[in-house]
Amino acid sequence: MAENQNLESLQTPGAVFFIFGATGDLAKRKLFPAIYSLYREGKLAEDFAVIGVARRPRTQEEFREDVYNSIQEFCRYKVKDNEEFKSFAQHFEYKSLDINNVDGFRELDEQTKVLEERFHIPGNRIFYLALAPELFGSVSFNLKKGGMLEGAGWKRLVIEKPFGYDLKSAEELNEQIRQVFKEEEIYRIDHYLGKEMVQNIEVIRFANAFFEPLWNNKHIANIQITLSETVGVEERGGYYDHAGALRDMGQNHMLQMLTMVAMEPPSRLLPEDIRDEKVKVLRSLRPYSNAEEVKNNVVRGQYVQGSSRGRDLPAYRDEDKVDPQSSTETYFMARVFVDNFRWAGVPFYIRTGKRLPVKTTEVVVEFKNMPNNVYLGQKHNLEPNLLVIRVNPMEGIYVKINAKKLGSESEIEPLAMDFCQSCMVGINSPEAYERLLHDAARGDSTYFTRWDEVASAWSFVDRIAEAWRQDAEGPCHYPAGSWGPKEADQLLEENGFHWWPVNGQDEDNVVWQLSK
Ligand SMILES: NC(=O)C1=CN([C@@H]2O[C@H](COP(=O)(O)OP(=O)(O)OC[C@H]3O[C@@H](n4cnc5c(N)ncnc54)[C@H](OP(=O)(O)O)[C@@H]3O)[C@@H](O)[C@H]2O)C=CC1
Ligand SMILES: O=C1O[C@H](COP(=O)(O)O)[C@@H](O)[C@H](O)[C@H]1O
Repeated sequence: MAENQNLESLQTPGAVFFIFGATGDLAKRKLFPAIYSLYREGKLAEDFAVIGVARRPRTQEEFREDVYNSIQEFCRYKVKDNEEFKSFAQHFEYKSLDINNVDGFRELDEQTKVLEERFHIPGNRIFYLALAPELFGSVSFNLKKGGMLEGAGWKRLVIEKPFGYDLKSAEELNEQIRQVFKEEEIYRIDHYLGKEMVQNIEVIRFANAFFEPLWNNKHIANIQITLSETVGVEERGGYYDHAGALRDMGQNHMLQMLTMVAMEPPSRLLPEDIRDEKVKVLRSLRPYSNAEEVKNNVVRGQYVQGSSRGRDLPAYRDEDKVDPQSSTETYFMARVFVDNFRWAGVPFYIRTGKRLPVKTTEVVVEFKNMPNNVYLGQKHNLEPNLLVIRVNPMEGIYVKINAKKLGSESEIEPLAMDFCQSCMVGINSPEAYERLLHDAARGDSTYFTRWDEVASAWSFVDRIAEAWRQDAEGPCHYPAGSWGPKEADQLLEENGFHWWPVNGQDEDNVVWQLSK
């Protein structure tokens, strides 16, 4: 716990950040901008250094220019003052190194010591692996062999997803890493956990007297979690065709969001207590016991040619680096049950897909209808109350209630009580990576996934993947730009429900217009 002493303090302790994969896409689009934002907000201690590591040659000047360009293109703060940027950039160095070359790590250690001395950094080191997972094991071993984990200060490993391809490969990967790092030194990124509104789910639930007492199967009819994307696979066809929506989004982001919605209140607001509650949810997921159950509760889809906003969109099979005969799913939807006291009988409908009509992440909590509402219910066919948590790109919460229509004697209409956070802070809301880097540097592992969470999520997902593997039918097809296979709607209809429109979907609906 000594490491976690300054969880509450805003500024990170002095440390060297190593970005392995410093010439890659993630570093450029997310990591350098996140470090700069922390710096601009005064959250980064003066005694910091960043060492970018990758194979291709780069002079220090070229590397600093890469960082500058990445900030100007992707950061929510732009460089306006060149002197200020110069003083920031002097903390950045580059090391050309092949992960498999242990001598390179010894040289890296020497370079690090010089920087630690120059900036008075007390030996704390964070190794961020923005690399293909196949390299995670080698990096860990070579960090140790190269002497980079010795000396004073803490050492932490931050790793990107995907964490394995299934439970077996994830276990192998974990074993390799654990030969070098202890569990509490490993920070497994799930960037959805760094999103403002995902973190807000806990607060909305546990800090409001009118939500928590209702947060159970007595009052909630169903919960819908949507992570829809308008993009296709872009340049990542090679990776995606191997992974698919179930592994790319389902195993991690979707199940993590479900745990945040469904977990019990932790006894203390400490990382381990929160993660204990989350893993209990994952263990309570009702497993699909055979292929038939998977078929009855899970839908997989793949987009075919379609259009959106007047633009023709190609079929998934025609995307770059995708097998023309591919049966990889680009859409995944499941009806999930959490078999515990609180949630018995409440369906959670979770869905994600590429090339859907809008980009949005939302949680919709549909409450049960008022019991015995003889007078109002019979006369008016009341709509259920909804609580909508908007995660991305709009951030905010929205409650739908029934109220008397203004000026009318007996008419009732649904009204929206809308808090639009992003309307207030606009684009200045901190990025997920910014928050997670800040947390990792302060030793706060709350919003990182612990190994038992990862393993439980894979156990659940593996059964689906296995059933699909044996199913010759393949995914249902849906036109790019549509809401996915109609089979997904049927799963809700079987229970007397329907998907509620997500933000941006139903422009004509009065309730949703109120929230614009
Ligand atoms: N990009 C994104 O938005 C997201 C990425 N991720 C994950 O993050 C990781 C990185 O992704 P991304 O940045 O897109 O990948 P890229 O392919 O863009 O970058 C990979 C990086 O790894 C370096 N590299 C590859 N092999 C070696 C080696 N043997 N030794 C040293 N460096 C090496 C490359 O540099 P060089 O060629 O110069 O050696 C490059 O800097 C992956 O695990 C990905 O799944 C997760 C979520 C989102
Ligand atoms: O991890 C991933 O997430 C992105 C979506 O992230 P978001 O923050 O833009 O919602 C997804 O496009 C990608 O396929 C996946 O690997």
